[in-house]
Amino acid sequence: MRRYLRLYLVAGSPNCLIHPDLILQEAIRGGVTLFQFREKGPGALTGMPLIELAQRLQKVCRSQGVPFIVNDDVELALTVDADGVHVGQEDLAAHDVRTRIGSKILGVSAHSVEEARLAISDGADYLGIGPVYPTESKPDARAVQGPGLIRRLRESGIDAPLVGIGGLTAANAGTVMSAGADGIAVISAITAAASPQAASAELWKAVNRNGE
Ligand SMILES: Cc1ncc(COP(=O)(O)OP(=O)(O)O)c(N)n1
Ligand SMILES: Cc1ncsc1CCOP(=O)(O)O
Ligand SMILES: [Mg+2]
Repeated sequence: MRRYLRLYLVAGSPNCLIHPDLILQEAIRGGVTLFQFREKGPGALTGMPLIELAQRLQKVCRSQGVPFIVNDDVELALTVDADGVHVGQEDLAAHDVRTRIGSKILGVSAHSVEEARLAISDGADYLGIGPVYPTESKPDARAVQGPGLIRRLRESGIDAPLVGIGGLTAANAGTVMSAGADGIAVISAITAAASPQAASAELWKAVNRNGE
């Protein structure tokens, strides 16, 4: 699981100025190791268009050996046979999601040591920790944590695979990795880039800078 978390793209059609399929293809070419389909925000698809986009993006992931994770929507994940689901503290309880998805990948957002410990006991395969820095991609984001929470989780003995998220770029990715994360999750650093492939390659270098 850790190796998949190294460079984690999170996106849906509202984040994409061009076809999400093209952005995803370019991002994987640049080094993205995990993808989360997060169809949220103005103009988000529903119904058959949502399922069809999910299946198109899943096909791109499968052709490159990149796991395909669905955000929040367990029914959609089961309908398209996704590789996993990511849920937050305001979504379906992690324990119930684990029951529904069996051995698929389960990611859970955590904002404290207590939330992290509970998520792990509920069966989380990895934790999403953030927002690390200010972000414009999630209007309802919790308070900005800085890399300190990641460091505190590691100092508390939590060894679970974890990824930082929120306002991450090639310039600040190193702060998250040196705090003990296994990788970074990004939306706009890739989706808003003129070249998603070049942006992903820059991020890939940044998360591997210490030769980890
Ligand atoms: C990898 C990763 N980490 C955190 C989140 C945030 O999830 P959540 O708190 O449920 O918020 P929404 O993304 O649903 O708005 C994530 N999606 N991915
Ligand atoms: C989904 C999510 N969860 C915490 S911050 C965030 C948004 C991350 O987007 P960006 O990488 O553009 O800051
Ligand atoms: Mg959620």
